[in-house]
Amino acid sequence: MLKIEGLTKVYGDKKAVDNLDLHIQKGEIYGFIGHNGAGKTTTIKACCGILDFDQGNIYVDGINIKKDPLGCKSKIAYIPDNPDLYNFMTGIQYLNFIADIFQISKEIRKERIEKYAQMFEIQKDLASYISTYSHGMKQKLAIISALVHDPKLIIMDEPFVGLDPKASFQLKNLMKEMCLKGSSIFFSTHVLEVAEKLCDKVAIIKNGKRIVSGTMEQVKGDTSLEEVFLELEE
Ligand SMILES: Nc1ncnc2c1ncn2[C@@H]1O[C@H](COP(=O)(O)OP(=O)(O)OP(=O)(O)O)[C@@H](O)[C@H]1O
Repeated sequence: MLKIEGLTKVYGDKKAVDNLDLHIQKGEIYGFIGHNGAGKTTTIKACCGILDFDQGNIYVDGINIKKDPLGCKSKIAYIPDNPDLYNFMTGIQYLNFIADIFQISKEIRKERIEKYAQMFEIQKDLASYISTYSHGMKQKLAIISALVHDPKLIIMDEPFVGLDPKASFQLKNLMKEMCLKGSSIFFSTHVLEVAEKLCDKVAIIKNGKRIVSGTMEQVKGDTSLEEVFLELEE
């Protein structure tokens, strides 16, 4: 579903991502772990077609992101680490705007918006302007906007930051549900306990290079993901 081959991104004289290979299969929850500045956001933005890169190839469901960025974007939902949404819109206007872009029918969008707004307890806030939302409320709205078009691939940058415990719990369940239905999820996190419980596979990057990847069992063995991560960091 997502194939990253030899991805390299350079900022000035800094190699933020260095010859990175990753392969996320259909139905997998894939965790992306690394220290601050390791290159996670850079990789994620390149996969979503919002950041150009210097070398390598990225394929979404077999489509090359440089050759057909719109084709790739039609299959992706991206939830950034900082939900910078349109403050001049109300929540419901924003969701309808996203549903329009992805050409979701009125009936289907209504059903999905009601379901997820209820789940994340922001039904009443949808009539308010996004400028009045807290960080967590914006994060919830970004998640609902991602789910409204039933994407094949969800890419999330630190999705649990700012969510209250109930919303985190709902999101974890939704992630499992989406993957059971055949979608794939690629997400970065610093919350290693969550990654350990949730992910089928995990990759750890350090200074832009993949240092380990595989199934959660392969990577952590008999120890915890936290122990493996801290050992590799040293
Ligand atoms: N626009 C930019 N211009 C110059 N350097 C950048 C830019 N964006 C990122 N970098 C550098 O690239 C490297 C990777 O940054 P990136 O944001 O991908 O890391 P990250 O793993 O997402 O970090 P964090 O966990 O702190 O979010 C860092 O050294 C960062 O300083």
